[in-house]
Amino acid sequence: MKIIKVADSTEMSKTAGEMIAEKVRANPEIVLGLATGGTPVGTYQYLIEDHRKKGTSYSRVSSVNLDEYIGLPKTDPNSYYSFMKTNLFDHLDINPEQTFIPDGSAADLEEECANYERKIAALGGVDLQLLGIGRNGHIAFNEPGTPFESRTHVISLAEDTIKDNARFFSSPEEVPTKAITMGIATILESKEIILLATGKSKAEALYSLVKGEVTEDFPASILQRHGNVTIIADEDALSLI
Ligand SMILES: N[C@@H]1[C@@H](O)[C@H](O)[C@@H](COP(=O)(O)O)O[C@@H]1O
Repeated sequence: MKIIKVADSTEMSKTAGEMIAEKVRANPEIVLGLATGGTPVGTYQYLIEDHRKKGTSYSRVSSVNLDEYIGLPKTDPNSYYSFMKTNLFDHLDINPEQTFIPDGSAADLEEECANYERKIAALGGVDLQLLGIGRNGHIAFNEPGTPFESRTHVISLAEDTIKDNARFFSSPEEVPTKAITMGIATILESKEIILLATGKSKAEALYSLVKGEVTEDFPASILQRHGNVTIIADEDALSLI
């Protein structure tokens, strides 16, 4: 794993944004795997600014998102569908029909999971996957205990995750308890992965990710077995390494 240590979240966003924009310019038909959460927001702002100033085009880019809450309509501001529109898609020239997010309102969720896998395969797989990390080691919404061979599936969110994500909602009771998430095997098939983290609250998670045992109890540890992972994190997040 390659580790890029930066001073703070501004520098992280610029470093990651530059890397992604460069890859989009080099391969205008790239398939991007995108993440939500607080961490990638600055990177998305960088991509928007770069699109405006340098004209990097997303007109032939496709994207697949990692996950979506179950039980929130798409129009809910906390759905990941709304998050992606507000924080990225509405500000780029990307074709909305080429942006894919699991449908957490699908009548048949199992079918939706299978469809999502088929979509990713039809796109030829993910070229570059952006990831954050949960304090408990989750990647996407793959909570501790999720099998490494899992593919897109429905998951019950861990208590810790509900608590951590409650800051985006008016109360913890409003946080959905279930989600659709790409599986760990799905994520590991991405050709390249960039993982972002900032702040002391992620320091233990980064330690386990880089130095810990590879175990399903800490899903992100499997990234040690992927051949092309770059971690971009600030000094606080890397303070235990
Ligand atoms: N499902 C998302 C993850 O994809 C994200 O990486 C993680 C960290 O979020 P944050 O960046 O807000 O710390 O939690 C969320 O629950």
